[in-house]
Amino acid sequence: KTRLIACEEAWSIPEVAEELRKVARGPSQSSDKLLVGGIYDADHDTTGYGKMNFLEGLKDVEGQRLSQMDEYGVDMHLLTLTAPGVQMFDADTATELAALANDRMAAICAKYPRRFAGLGSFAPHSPKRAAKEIQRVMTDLKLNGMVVNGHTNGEYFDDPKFWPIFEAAEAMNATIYIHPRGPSDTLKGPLMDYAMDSAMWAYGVEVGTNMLRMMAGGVFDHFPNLKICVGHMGEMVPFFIWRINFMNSRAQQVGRAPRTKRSMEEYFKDNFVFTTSGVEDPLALRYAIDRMGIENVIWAIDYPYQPMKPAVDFIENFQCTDAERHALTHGNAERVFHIA
Ligand SMILES: COc1cc(C(=O)O)cc(C(=O)O)c1
Ligand SMILES: [Mn+2]
Repeated sequence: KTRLIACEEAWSIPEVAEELRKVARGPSQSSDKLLVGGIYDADHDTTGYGKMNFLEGLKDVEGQRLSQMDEYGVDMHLLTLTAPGVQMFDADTATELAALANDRMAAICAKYPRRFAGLGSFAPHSPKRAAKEIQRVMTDLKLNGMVVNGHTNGEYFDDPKFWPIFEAAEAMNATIYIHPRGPSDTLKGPLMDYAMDSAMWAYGVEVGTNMLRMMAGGVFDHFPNLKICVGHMGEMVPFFIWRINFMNSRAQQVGRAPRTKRSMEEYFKDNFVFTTSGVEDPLALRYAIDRMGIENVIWAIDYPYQPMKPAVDFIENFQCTDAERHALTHGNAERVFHIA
């Protein structure tokens, strides 16, 4: 039996859940308020999220989660503080709660070193303190990388204000997982109907937009060794990479886009890896492997938002070589997230 390491596994703590409940009842106009209200303020739920009972699954580690992992043969969950993380809170509250969540996560990983690894959180709206937390997470807490959820207050990672974060992550050899959250105020417009505001569509648009801004904005010229992980089969980018590359190159030639040292395709191949979370489609996975390279593709469940068993069946039934299976199910994760 091959080792199964699932790499986008959501988790939360009561203090963050309580703070999100306050956001749900507060004045925020963020698109995330729908989901946050549904999950953390279920008695005012208009989304159905309350009925899906995600909050219990998020806070649980040693109960249902671990017993299902045992039942379905999942060796390890790489835990992430679930979206939108601490990014809807003011910078001070966000900095404090990220550190608290990181300490709690480290305790879980210390108690179950063969079953749980974890990605630390930080407050992007306090970049210098975020850089310090990245150092603490990677040296003192010995976690496996960092996670952040898309935009913060509508600002994207091509903005140099965030670059102390990338400097610290690159120096600490910490991969940053860019997880989705609802679209920023300027992006959300027509995305707010038909339940398109989150996992169905806007999440992919939100992360994809951030990724392209980073690549086209030259982030990886400044931080050539920075490694970014995204979920959901690469947030549509692998399927559009030819057109993205062609049109950005043309724009650079006519002076419409800034010149970059490498092409969009090279940045995506060299500086990104992506997981299969929430896309249990064998054709899409085969294309992604063949197009982007097997060393860049990592299996994930997206628990508790995706049920565990179908995600395990998906990867166990996927037609691939032994070498591909080794890479997909644990080899790539061990390399990218420093898992022993
Ligand atoms: C933070 O809340 C989430 C909700 C869902 C959903 O299935 O509705 C999916 C994800 C996800 O794809 O990570 C996250
Ligand atoms: Mn997820």
